[in-house]
Amino acid sequence: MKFDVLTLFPELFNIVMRESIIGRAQENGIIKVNAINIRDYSKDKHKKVDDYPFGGGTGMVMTCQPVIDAYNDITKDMTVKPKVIYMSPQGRVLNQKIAKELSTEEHLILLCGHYEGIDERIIEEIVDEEISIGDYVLTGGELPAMVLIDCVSRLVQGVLASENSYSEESHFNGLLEYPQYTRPADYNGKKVPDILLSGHHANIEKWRTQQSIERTKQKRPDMYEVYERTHKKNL
Ligand SMILES: Nc1nonc1C(=O)NCC1CCCCC1
Repeated sequence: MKFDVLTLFPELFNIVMRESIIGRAQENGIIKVNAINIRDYSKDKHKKVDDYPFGGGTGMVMTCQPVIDAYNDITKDMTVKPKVIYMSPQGRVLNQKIAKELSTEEHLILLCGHYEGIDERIIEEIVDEEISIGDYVLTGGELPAMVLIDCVSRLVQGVLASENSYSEESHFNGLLEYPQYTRPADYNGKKVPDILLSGHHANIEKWRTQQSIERTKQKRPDMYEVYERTHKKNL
């Protein structure tokens, strides 16, 4: 899976996305993150990429030309144009279901805004979808783009050690994850639940499911309500 990221800060991606699981997935050729510097496409003699907003107001707006030219350049030889996602507080809020949907795409282009935003005509011209990582405003779209790349990439086959790594975890099955423990079995007098030391896998699985249901009910009643509706016969 390939991500082309249109950004004013490509170095952020070159540093963060070469570490840990995503970095290893890039080395293995499963994922490719290609950060493109929008400023390289500016035709302004001072390489400007922003200008004052028409109608007044504080802050600056990213101009059309560099972004559209960057998009046209990276897609010029593509017969099928990849989906373009603009990271924006106005988009639908990213969740595990959307991440799963996006993980089936071969190629995505992510557009990172900055300053007060981007010229609306960029959205009209090249953006297929706006996605938000939450209802708050950041200084730029780079961190949201990295969040999306991370949560989507880990669902791509071969990125995680085993598919079970995510198929049982929080949000994937509509529930929060059960509590996790590792050695030592007794830490400062806090003991690991005996069931987890029993070696009885069927009972362990039952305990874990019950723990997930209970903590979802307690911590995320909104999620629990959906789960209860779809599983009411088993509860
Ligand atoms: N929240 C978010 N989810 O996705 N992106 C977000 C964001 O806050 N982005 C920064 C702003 C900065 C000004 C231009 C438009 C994007």
